[in-house]
Amino acid sequence: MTPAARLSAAIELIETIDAQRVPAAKALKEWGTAHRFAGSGDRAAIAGLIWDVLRRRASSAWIMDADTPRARLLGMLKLERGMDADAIANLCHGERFAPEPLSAAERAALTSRTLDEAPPHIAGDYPEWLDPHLAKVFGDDRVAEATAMASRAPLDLRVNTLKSSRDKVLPRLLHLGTEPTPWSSIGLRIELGADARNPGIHAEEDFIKGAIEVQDEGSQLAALLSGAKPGEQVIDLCAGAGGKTLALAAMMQGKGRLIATDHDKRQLAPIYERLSRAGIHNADVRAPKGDADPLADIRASADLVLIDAPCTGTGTWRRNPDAKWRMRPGALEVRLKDQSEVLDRAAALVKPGGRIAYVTCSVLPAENGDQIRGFVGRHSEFSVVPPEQTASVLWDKAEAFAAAALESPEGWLMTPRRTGTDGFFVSVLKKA
Ligand SMILES: C[S@@+](CC[C@H](N)C(=O)[O-])C[C@H]1O[C@@H](n2cnc3c(N)ncnc32)[C@H](O)[C@@H]1O
Repeated sequence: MTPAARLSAAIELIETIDAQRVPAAKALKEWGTAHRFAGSGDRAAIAGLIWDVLRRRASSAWIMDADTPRARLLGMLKLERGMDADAIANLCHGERFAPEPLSAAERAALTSRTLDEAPPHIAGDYPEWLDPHLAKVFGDDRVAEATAMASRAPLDLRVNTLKSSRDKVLPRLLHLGTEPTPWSSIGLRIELGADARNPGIHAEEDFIKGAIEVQDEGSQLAALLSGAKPGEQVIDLCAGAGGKTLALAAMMQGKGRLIATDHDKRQLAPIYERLSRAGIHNADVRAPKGDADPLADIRASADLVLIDAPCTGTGTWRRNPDAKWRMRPGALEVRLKDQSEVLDRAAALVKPGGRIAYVTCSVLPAENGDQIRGFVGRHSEFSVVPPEQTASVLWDKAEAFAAAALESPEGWLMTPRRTGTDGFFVSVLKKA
């Protein structure tokens, strides 16, 4: 397919997504099945266009002064891809599957309209109801923060130190354009272009042998900031597919006891194979069975309980721009209730002198600092460990990290704009 024909296909797909209200990923899959002539390069490029339109959905419509699939695509080409009206007109020539030529109004909009007068939720591309939440955490920076949260994310890897080291793995992955991540000493990063195909990391020998895992650097840092140590008893209370469990196990160097559980046993399904591939032998996965508490035998004995809390995932919008527009206030309310329940549950598992590391991949204060203040109000035996103390685990990067991340009395907030990671909040609490 020509680049122009890909644009036409993208417009058609956005019409389908709008009309049928289906998730973009599903629409893309169905389009691929129905258009077998399209090669993998075409499919990747069209998917890139769809995701970029979703990233800049509100601002693209604003800049074009029209909210149609075609307008959003044209606006995105200007805002996200940096193309000017002439470059866009060269693709929209109306011949052989190309989109129709630009109208005078479209050319005028592409040439002269800006986001200067747009309200923050339009310029920053987020649902309007979230504006007070983002204003509370970012103030006047919310458009810049949200714009970074709308940008494309790299693919980050964590080197499994139980099996290898970054120095050994990096040269073997140079063909993918791999570089070290800025903060995590065990992180690797692959920048992905707009038309990028999946780099096929799962087929790399290092992945197959368990030397690397896919994990955003923010998630790696969240695990590191928990301060898990060899020999400790550590509980990963919301282990899900095990991303944090694997990182904790490597920090513990195979020594001590690591218990992974989740209230939904289906979420735990991938963890068994991941633990085995990573060569982890000190982890005990406890899937819930009926109403029985899988941690019934544990009373105030854990050195560390990590809560990778169920949250709205606003910090991961750059990886899933579709989810951002589907988010509703009711979903936030449900998450807030889950978070305070899981925090209360953790309180009883920690031994005196032990700690809770509370992590979300959200930037909303209601899920972060507000939750921590509520928890400390209910459990006076817990106090927040000063964030600068927790950052000391980053050694020579601690000072720069402290300057980059957003610090509050309750913990650290990482954001795409500040730390180049997904948005992550981390608070460490110590029990008296
Ligand atoms: C952010 S995800 C976990 C991701 C995982 N830790 C990782 O790094 O791959 C949150 C998890 O919390 C679980 N969860 C939700 N409510 C819970 C509760 N009350 N107790 C324990 N787990 C809960 C969900 O099933 C989900 O798997």
